[in-house]
Amino acid sequence: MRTINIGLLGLGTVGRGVAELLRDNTQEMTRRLGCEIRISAVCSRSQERVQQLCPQAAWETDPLTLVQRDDVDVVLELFGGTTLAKDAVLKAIECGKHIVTANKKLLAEYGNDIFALAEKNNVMVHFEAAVAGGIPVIKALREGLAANQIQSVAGIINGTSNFILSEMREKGSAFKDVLAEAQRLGYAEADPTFDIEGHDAGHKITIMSALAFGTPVNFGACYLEGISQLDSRDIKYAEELGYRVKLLGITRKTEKGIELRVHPTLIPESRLLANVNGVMNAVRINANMVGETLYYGAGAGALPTASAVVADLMDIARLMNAPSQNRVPHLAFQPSQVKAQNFVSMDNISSSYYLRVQAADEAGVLGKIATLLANEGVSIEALIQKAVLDNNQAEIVILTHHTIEKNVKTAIAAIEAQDCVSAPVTMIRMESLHG
Ligand SMILES: NC(=O)C1=CN([C@@H]2O[C@H](COP(=O)(O)OP(=O)(O)OC[C@H]3O[C@@H](n4cnc5c(N)ncnc54)[C@H](OP(=O)(O)O)[C@@H]3O)[C@@H](O)[C@H]2O)C=CC1
Ligand SMILES: N[C@@H](CCO)C(=O)O
Repeated sequence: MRTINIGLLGLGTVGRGVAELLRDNTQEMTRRLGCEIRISAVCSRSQERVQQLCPQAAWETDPLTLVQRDDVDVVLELFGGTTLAKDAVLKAIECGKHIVTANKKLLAEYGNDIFALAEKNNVMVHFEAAVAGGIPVIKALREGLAANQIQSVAGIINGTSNFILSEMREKGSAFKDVLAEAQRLGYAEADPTFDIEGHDAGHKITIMSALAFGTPVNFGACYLEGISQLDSRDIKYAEELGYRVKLLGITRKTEKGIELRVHPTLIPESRLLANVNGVMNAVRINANMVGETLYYGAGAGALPTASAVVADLMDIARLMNAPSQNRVPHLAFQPSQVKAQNFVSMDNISSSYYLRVQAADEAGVLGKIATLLANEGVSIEALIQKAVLDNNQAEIVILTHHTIEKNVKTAIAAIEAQDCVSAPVTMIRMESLHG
């Protein structure tokens, strides 16, 4: 039976998951594949870990040596980061080795160079695990929905942030305690700032945007806002109004161009995405023929991620000897058809908004705020006055109808300039998830 030899870079959370999966599922996989996948060499700082998890594999300390080994057909990059990982991936491609990676940062920032080099060297780069952990959403975008024009993709695509938001809402836990638990469980990035400040979700939605709309990967065009500044009062008020706050990655094709953004978002509690909790991820894709489809599953963790990684290895094993024109293009569209398109600036996106204003609890204040919003054409859908704070202060929570973001920002600046307003206005975008 044919054997596909894997060179594994990194034996951390995901690397360990892959080793365990291959140990436990080899028989079933071989029945599906008709050939065997085996790890022939591992680059890790710990020889002991290699001996324990991959006893049959050779131990390498230099990734660039590993990728050049004759007994490595496919390089599995699970280092993370963009320094050594990038050098090793580019070197491997130059050596004609196929690549599987879970590294969304690497692809969001250097994907165009990596895919171009891969085309030139006739090798495949697979990256299912880079987006939404164990959910096969890359396969859905590249293959399952290939007959459609994609209109929008919106998803909960950072397990760590969703875990934090869920635990804060359900158990009232403190942000930093839940983050520590996410790190202990192996969900968080090596630098968890990437999770909580929206970068990781930005990397993932950038990759999906390119696949959906046939553009080069353009992380620089992605607006990023994480959950670290979220106030638990807003989570509570949103809930009272029938909404949940989720960190969403959104990309949408509009007449003005492509929207590409990550930010906390109010979602009506009746929508499926609003009920995705813990480390679970979900991606909603709207496409012109099939309509709405939703993909749900574990977004992080050793074994769910290993499931996606090994499925990629199996795909490569099947296609290794296929002529390159029979392979699915890296960015879903033929390389010559990948075209840059205009991205919409945040000032020009259209959304509805949650606003919280802290102001003096006096006659006429509500009217003044409503007038300042109306001056910018911002129409109010709902308005409630919340608990009176100390010093004769009140909190006014406003939901707006759809409007252009720059109008809301201008109105907010005018509101904050009023003497009766005593703190910066909180603004959270809302999504009905209908289009
Ligand atoms: N964790 C998850 O749930 C998911 C992670 N990913 C992605 O998968 C990749 C790996 O993540 P994860 O497994 O969590 O990360 P870890 O930090 O747990 O693992 C990375 C491993 O790479 C090793 N490594 C890094 N540099 C070197 C080097 N120079 N030589 C030898 N070994 C090295 C580290 O070794 P050492 O232990 O000695 O530092 C570590 O064991 C990342 O790109 C991440 O974004 C994707 C989806 C889910
Ligand atoms: N840190 C990432 C891992 C999965 O990509 C997350 O929490 O979603």
